[in-house]
Amino acid sequence: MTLTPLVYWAQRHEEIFLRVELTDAQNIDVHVHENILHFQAQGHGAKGQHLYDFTLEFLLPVKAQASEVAYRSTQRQVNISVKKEQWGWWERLTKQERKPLFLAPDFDCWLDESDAEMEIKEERKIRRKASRHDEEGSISLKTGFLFTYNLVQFLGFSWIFVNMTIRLLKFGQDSFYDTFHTISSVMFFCQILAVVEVLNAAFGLVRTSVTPNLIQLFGRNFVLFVIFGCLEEMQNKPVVFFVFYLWSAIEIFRYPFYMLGCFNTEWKILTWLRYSLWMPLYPLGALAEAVAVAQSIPIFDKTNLFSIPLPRALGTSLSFSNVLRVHLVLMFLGLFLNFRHLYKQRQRRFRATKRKAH
Ligand SMILES: CCCCCCCCCCCCC[C@@H](O)CC(=O)SCCNC(=O)CCNC(=O)[C@H](O)C(C)(C)COP(=O)(O)OP(=O)(O)OC[C@H]1O[C@@H](n2cnc3c(N)ncnc32)[C@H](O)[C@@H]1OP(=O)(O)O
Repeated sequence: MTLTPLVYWAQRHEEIFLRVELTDAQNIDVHVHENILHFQAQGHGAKGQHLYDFTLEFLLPVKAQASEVAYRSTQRQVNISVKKEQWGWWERLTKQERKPLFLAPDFDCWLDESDAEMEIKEERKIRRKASRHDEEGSISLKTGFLFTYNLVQFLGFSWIFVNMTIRLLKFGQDSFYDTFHTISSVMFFCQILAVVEVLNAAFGLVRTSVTPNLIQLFGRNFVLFVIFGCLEEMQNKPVVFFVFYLWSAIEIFRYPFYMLGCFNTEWKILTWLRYSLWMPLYPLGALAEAVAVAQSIPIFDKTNLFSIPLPRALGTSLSFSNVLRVHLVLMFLGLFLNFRHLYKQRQRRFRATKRKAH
């Protein structure tokens, strides 16, 4: 003979909880079939040690898969949870209107509908707070990273600019000839670090596109590493001074502008300088770079550095100066693309400032 255990129940919007009063329950079988829950277990209940069982036909559909019907046996009871098919509040547990005698509300776990809603709201609030916390964490990490990057670049380019200015005031034109030897190590450092700018754009850390940053990085580093870095004959030329001075002249304004931007702050004069100085400096810088490339062509021809050996039928070798001629053409294309990009950035920036002012 099987007996029926005492069963206590409670609900939430998405699930039903049942607590079966059986101590040391064993051989537990719980499953749902056609919306009816079947329970059977050996255990110690109100009528002593026996086989106990019960069935419950739910008021509304529940999820019947084993993964949706969970139970856990403790020394004192068996706890069952069943997922509702649809989110909502049931007016009672069973299909039959009359409550079975063995069933009672579980007041330890009981919530009425409004309490449950409050509980959900609280949970959502906690979850929102946690995700805001995570977001804030990643924002502050990003801000810290960008600020540090911009600070390092600002310090590097400021050192270059101030150093070159002092040397210019002190030695006049003579300072043109040893710019490379006094400045290049810091310039190498800053320009290698500038790879980060392309990565920032590629990973969406800043609101800009990759192409202008890539053009800028490639254009400068080609001149710095290939033309100046590889040809000793180029290192004493005054053009190095002009290239380095023009590059650093914009960066000492651009990086502090970004540093303030990291904290949503701006100084109007700095914003204006960042978005205006490029208009004379960019073409002048591109011109200085083009002069450096042009000056290096005869040197590459003479030294055959980086020339590519060809099969005898085609000639002796392909001089690197041909690559430089192509680069000169690309420079004008790059200059045009970046000039247009900077012009658009300027328009966008000043349009936004005007809108803020109204
Ligand atoms: C691919 C192969 C192509 C081959 C090409 C061959 C060669 C081409 C050569 C072309 C000639 C080059 C000449 C040049 O080298 C000469 C000189 O540089 S002379 C000196 C004058 N130069 C300049 O003025 C240019 C300076 N450089 C720049 O402005 C940038 O490098 C540039 C990519 C050109 C533009 O920058 P960006 O697209 O980032 O524009 P914004 O500054 O307006 O920034 C947009 C938003 O992103 C935020 N941002 C950007 N960077 C940072 C950062 N590091 N930290 C924090 N925030 C950042 C910025 O605040 C903006 O946000 P918001 O709109 O919210 O304000």
